Amino acid sequence: MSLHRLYAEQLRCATDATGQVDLDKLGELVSAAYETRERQRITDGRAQAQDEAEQDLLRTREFLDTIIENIPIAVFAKCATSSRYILLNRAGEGYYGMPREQMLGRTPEQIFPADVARVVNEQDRRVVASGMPMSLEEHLLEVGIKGRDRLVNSRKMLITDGNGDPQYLVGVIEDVTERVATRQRISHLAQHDVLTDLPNRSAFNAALDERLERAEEASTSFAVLSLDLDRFKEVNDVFGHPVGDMLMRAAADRLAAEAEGAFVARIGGDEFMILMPDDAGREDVLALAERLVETIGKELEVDDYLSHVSLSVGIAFYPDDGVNAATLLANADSALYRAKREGRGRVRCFESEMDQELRDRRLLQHDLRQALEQNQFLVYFQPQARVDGEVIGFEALLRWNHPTRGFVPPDQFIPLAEENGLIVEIGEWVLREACREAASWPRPLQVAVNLSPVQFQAGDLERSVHQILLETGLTPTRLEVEITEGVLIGDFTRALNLLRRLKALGIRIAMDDFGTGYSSLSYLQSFPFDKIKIDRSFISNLEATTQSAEIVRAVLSLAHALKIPVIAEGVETEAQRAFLAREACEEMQGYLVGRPDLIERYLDLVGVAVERRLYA
Ligand SMILES: Nc1nc2c(ncn2[C@@H]2O[C@@H]3COP(=O)(O)O[C@H]4[C@@H](O)[C@H](n5cnc6c(=O)[nH]c(N)nc65)O[C@@H]4COP(=O)(O)O[C@H]3[C@H]2O)c(=O)[nH]1
Repeated sequence: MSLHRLYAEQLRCATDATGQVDLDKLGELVSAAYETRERQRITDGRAQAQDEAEQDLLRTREFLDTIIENIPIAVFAKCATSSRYILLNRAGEGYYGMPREQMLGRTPEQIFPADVARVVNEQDRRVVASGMPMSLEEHLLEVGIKGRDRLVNSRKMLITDGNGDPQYLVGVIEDVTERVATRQRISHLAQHDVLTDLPNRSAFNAALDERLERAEEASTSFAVLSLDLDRFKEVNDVFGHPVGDMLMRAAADRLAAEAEGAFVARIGGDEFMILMPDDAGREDVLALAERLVETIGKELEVDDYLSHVSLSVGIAFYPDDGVNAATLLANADSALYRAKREGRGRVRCFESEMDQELRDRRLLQHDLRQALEQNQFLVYFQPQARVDGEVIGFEALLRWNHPTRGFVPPDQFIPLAEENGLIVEIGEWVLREACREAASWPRPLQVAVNLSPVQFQAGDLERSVHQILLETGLTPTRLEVEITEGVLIGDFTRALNLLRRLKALGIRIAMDDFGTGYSSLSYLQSFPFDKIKIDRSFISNLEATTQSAEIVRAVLSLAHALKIPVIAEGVETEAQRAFLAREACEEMQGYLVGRPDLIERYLDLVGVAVERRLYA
């Protein structure tokens, strides 16, 4: 009703028959109208609030429904008394492998096979009776997608009403199959070598510790085998890493198959360890080691390549050769070192004298460190000549004159200096001495210096060679460096680049010990060598075997075809020289021309008048 109509009505009611307006009554009527209006306003407000609350509730329910529907964990609810399913979300349909219409309103017996229903009911009964939630971790889903084994974490709990009476059973099921698989994969990787899938060093150490503990308690004995694939690095280098990897896998498979029952681990590059079972006797261990050497010695066909590697084995026994892990491992390694030194492809058991040998080696290493500071090194020079006898240069050869040991052969101390890296400093010293000496000769003869593979890997060889040439004033073309294939094994590209840069300085590069290596031929292809040095083993056998003569002939004809001059090493007899001359070998070096000696012995050859040098 509009305001003025309401007021007209109130006025009419407050007016008596005489037309007199009762103002009090009119006031009451107006107040009453206001009160009514106010009440109406309050009632309207309440209804609106209720409306809004209902809307909110609806929105919240929709929100929760959406969340429950889309959550990637199966959620279900059932009536606590009848066990009938009353809710199942989308993930639940996936887990049970059936649409919710087939489950809602039904009991487990009506849905699942009898044995499964029995388990489910029993679980429900326990949760309802105890009122406690039930959690199961990483168990196989009792029901679910056929043919798929899924691991799940599940939890069921009871919801009661205001009086504490059971109302609903709510459950969640989370598929953890992938998570468990990932965890298992990570733990497998931490314990296994990626390439061969054999247990790794850390797994081996753990197994050894455990074995030691057991053996100590039960007073049993066992053996530890240390194995090394001989020449694997060369194969890797020549055929490339993919073939090397395949070869390593094939070798690991053979080892694991042959040593079945033992703990076989790959602990590094080409090293393996084997932990023998407790009951294996000494003879059994040795027999197995021999079988391992034999099986690895058989040719391996990898990706159409026939590869040949051999295996060396060192053995240490608990408790005779050590009662703790460190000693056992060190002694198995000493035995392996001996096996390798004796010619590879061998088996050696630890003997106490090896311990002594190891101590001697350490002592020699110690002395070697002082040798440079205490001026114990000397450079000897050995003449190199054309086959007609004309001397064209000298090879510088290092000598170590120890105050009490006397002259230590280079074959003994150079490998040690290579092992501890001292060869970088020593090699630089030899180079400086040789260049200084050669620069002082009146005749411009060449000087050849051996460079160790270690000098190529460590230090700045190019810079130090360059600096020594500047310092000594030797013309680079008079310097020849002799390298063995060891220089090219390992980081082939780096070594090759370094050789190219040295050659660019004007230095000549000779390939030493040709024919003894694994792949001398393939290296000839990769770098333009200035000279090939035929190993002295072929020369010394020239008269003894026809094979050596054939090999020398073959090397010479190959080198000639490639237009690379050849120097024969270790020429001791006139017959050897005559053979080389007939075969058109260009140069020779050996006792026939002259032994390695102090340069004073060869002053006439280098063009220094002996008197001048002696009395100047
Ligand atoms: N039986 C016999 N032997 C002969 C004859 N002519 C020379 N020899 C020996 O053959 C070796 C030649 O040196 P290499 O092949 O470079 O082999 C060298 C070389 O690999 C290494 N070496 C020597 N000096 C150095 C050096 O300064 N640096 C590096 N990295 N290695 C060196 O030690 C090895 C052995 O050196 P040496 O004992 O001086 O042994 C020398 C030399 O004395 C001969 O007619 N008959």
